[in-house]
Amino acid sequence: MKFFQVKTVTETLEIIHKHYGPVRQPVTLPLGQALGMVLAEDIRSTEQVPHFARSTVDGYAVRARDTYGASDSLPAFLDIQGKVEMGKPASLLLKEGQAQGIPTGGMIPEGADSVVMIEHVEEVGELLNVFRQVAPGENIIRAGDDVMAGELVMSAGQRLRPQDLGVLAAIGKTRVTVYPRPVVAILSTGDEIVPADKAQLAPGEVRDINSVTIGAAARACGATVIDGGIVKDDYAAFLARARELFEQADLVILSGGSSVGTRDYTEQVMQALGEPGVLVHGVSIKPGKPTILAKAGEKPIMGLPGHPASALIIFHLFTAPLIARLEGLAPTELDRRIVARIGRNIPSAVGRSDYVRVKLEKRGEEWWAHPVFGKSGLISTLVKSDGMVEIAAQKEGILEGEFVHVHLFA
Ligand SMILES: Nc1nc2c(c(=O)[nH]1)N[C@H]1C(S)=C(S)[C@@H](COP(=O)(O)OP(=O)(O)OC[C@H]3O[C@@H](n4cnc5c(N)ncnc54)[C@H](O)[C@@H]3O)O[C@H]1N2
Ligand code: MOO
Repeated sequence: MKFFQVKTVTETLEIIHKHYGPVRQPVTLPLGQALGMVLAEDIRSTEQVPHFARSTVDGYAVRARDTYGASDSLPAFLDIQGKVEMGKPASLLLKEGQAQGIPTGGMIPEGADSVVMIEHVEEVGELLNVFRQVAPGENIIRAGDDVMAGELVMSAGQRLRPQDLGVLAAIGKTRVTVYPRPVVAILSTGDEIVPADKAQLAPGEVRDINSVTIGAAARACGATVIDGGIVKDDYAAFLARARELFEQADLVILSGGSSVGTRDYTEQVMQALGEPGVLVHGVSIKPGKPTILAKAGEKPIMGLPGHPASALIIFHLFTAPLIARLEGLAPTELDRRIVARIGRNIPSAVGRSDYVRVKLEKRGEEWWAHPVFGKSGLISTLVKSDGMVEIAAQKEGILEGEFVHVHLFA
């Protein structure tokens, strides 16, 4: 059965990084609308930040040399030459033996190379007694200390965080070119699946969990979501609905029917949407083996296993990085991980990556990860979990107390 030509987790992630990328043209937006989006341009500063040397304290701008040896018992004596005003250029040329009052953020007058704090001086009329020596550069931010003129501030493929917007504001770059947020459509399949709002279930019916969990997870990744509803296990109806969604969305996710049963049409539908078709069918992983990845033109299509916990685990492992690629994120380390110690022995089969749901507990300075066992058809196992731990394919299991990486759920 071709289903068993499975890929490893690493191979699957490599395929995601290599074969998928943004499918829509970048747009230019004001900074205020760009948080969380991914840059489509490299940004170089044309200016230096700050563009003038400024004081980091309230005090007196001085020449460091004039303060050398100053102490409580033997102060240095300097002539006070007025005060620098905030937001105004410092017009004075500070000469040997002089000091000028300066507020935090004030411009350092020419000739000065340091600032002595107000706590370390005493004003006596026009005379300043300095009780501490300062070193050149002390209590000063020099022009260009934050950003140099010509510096590459950010690169295409980086996601914009609040601090990134801040540096762009500082260099006067108030509009940025970013990739639009992807549109993700979700279609649930299965004769037994009914909308979640159906009050009375007939025997054999199952409320649709996956369009809710996967829709929410995609939204949490920043995508706009189209709820494609439910289709029956009927090839023609399934293909027609998948085509409609394919036209509207940047990524179509099909839930269920990904295994190898006679009514499992998902792979056929994905193949029929266009070339090059299916890239991966089956990953050596538990849960989630019947995962399918395809591409029609440049657009991705993904088949998630029907079991709700499997679907969501596969979403975190593969769909979230795929959405990140659609958003333009550079293929680097994409997931959020913390280190923890495992709470008990867990066996595992060699040759298959196992993903164990875990609940985290803080013991002193350490995180401990306690396995949450249960079949992948049980959504409640994920409700009780904070994340998942990978048992690498080459391992026979993990021993209590062993250090592991926990992939946190968003
Ligand atoms: N002979 C084999 N059978 C199965 C294998 C296998 O390797 N050989 N793999 C099993 C694994 S692992 C999984 S996971 C499932 C995946 O199957 P499908 O993707 O084809 O999913 P379905 O058969 O359509 O559904 C499985 C299960 O999940 C329920 N389901 C489906 N969609 C939803 C939804 N939207 N909301 C809630 N629940 C849903 C469905 O009712 C079934 O109970 O295949 C195994 N079989
Ligand atoms: O993927 Mo199945 O996901 O092991 O239940």
